Amino acid sequence: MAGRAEGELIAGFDVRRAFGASVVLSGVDIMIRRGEVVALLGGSGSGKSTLLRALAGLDPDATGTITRHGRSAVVFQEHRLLPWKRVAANVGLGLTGDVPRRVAAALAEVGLADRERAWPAELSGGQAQRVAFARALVREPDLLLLDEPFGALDALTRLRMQGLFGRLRAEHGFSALFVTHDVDEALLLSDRILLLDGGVIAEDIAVDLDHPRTPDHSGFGVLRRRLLARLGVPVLEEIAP
Ligand SMILES: Nc1ncnc2c1ncn2[C@@H]1O[C@H](COP(=O)(O)OP(=O)(O)OP(=O)(O)O)[C@@H](O)[C@H]1O
Repeated sequence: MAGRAEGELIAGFDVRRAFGASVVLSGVDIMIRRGEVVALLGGSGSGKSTLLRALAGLDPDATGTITRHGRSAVVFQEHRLLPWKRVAANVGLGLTGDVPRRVAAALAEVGLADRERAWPAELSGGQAQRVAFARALVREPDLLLLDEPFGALDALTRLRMQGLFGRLRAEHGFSALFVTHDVDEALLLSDRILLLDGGVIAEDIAVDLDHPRTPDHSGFGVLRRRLLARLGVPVLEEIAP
């Protein structure tokens, strides 16, 4: 398969999944190298969430092989915080060692140092998702698995969270596989875009654009048009009167 040849392999997946007679993933082969951020893009129902659940080890009925080196952590579209625990307790759940210090450091990193004692219900959607990121980061994962992590947020909060993701990535150097159906988000954040279609990885595209990226970045539009065409979405210039 295509992709970066160099770098330590952090995860390798070869996954199949069917629901009854309906085959959703028919042998999806993915390799992720240390420090690499990979976006998994695909139309609605193409199997993105099914694949991520399988990779996270949350789907006992998925078949195939999964090889992971080091720790992984998952961030979902919904924050999945326990409503009966305060923010700090949610972040520190199951941790050992110097838990208060680690929790405080993780919350500071996502800009919520002052909300340790808040209840999840007292947070905005964006803040709750920041806590979900802190809960993942505090485990110092080698691989972050993200299922549309910004999908439930309003457009402005989403932009801020994308910026935060870029900063955290630069600081921590984690590898990540994130599911999105937003072509621009995939182009802004990833090193490589995998396009899931028909139960297989139909495209594996390197995003060789400098950071920080913006949609008017040279090369961005070319890749954007290619991906939208591949997803069967007409680009705006083509549908404008
Ligand atoms: N538990 C299940 N039982 C039966 N079919 C399922 C189940 N989970 C998912 N599917 C089917 O598998 C296919 C892929 O679903 P999945 O949620 O992975 O798609 P997706 O690409 O994440 O879609 P979206 O972008 O809309 O969230 C869909 O046809 C869906 O109906």
